[in-house]
Amino acid sequence: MMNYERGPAVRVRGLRVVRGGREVLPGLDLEVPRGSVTGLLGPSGCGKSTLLRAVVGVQLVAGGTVQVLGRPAGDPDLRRRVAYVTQAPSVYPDLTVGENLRYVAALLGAPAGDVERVAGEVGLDARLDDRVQRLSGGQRSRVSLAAALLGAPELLVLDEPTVGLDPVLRRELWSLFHRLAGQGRTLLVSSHVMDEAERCDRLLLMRDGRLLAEDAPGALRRRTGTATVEDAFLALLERDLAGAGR
Ligand SMILES: Nc1ncnc2c1ncn2[C@@H]1O[C@H](COP(=O)(O)OP(=O)(O)OP(=O)(O)O)[C@@H](O)[C@H]1O
Repeated sequence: MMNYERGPAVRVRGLRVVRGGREVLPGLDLEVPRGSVTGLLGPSGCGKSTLLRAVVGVQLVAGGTVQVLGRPAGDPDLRRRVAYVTQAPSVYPDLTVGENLRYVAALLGAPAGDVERVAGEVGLDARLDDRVQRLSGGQRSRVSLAAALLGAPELLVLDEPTVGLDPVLRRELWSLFHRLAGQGRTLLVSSHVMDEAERCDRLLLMRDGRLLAEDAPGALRRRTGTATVEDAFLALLERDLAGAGR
């Protein structure tokens, strides 16, 4: 197992994905370092979810390679090491929060006590006996996130995990992401929200299936002479459009 520990958590080379007859990712290269929070940002439809799906091994790819924790994406060895939370809450509405989490824990062979731990981490410890159908949208998405934390995966792939959450909860979740990264775990988090980008260790900025930048927020701001990541992103978009002669 030793050699699995070296290198980035995710290495993408020449990734090509075609969806609905359209080249959604024409040839992407990127890396996600271990033990960090990497934000994936870009306009709606630019290919963020498609990239995340390729990382967890559920996307049909037309070319290139995706290595995850030293293994090919989707490798059975990664089943317990990688967790994925999609935009749609993936929990049973007619079960309680506790029943949902115990069910996933049993599937993963997660240790006893893990259910209470993850419920506490997402601030749902008081709701363990509530049926999911009685929860708000934000609470439901936190149940999905709690399920992803079961068994302590090394890589968490989160597709817009803070949609529908109020600012206090969003801040709490970002603190949780950084605590997890501090434990050596890797988080790859997509977002639409630019103030969340400021909280990432590193950013992948995408446009039309291509990477515009791969850098720390501070470095991006300095490089573009802007005060916020949002302005940096807009500056990079303008340069890209000018460069493309459009
Ligand atoms: N099931 C599908 N079949 C065909 N094309 C698809 C399918 N899902 C997505 N696409 C197309 O692939 C492109 C990238 O979609 P993707 O969902 O990866 O974007 P995104 O950046 O995650 O968008 P958003 O931020 O709105 O979730 C879009 O042009 C979309 O229309």
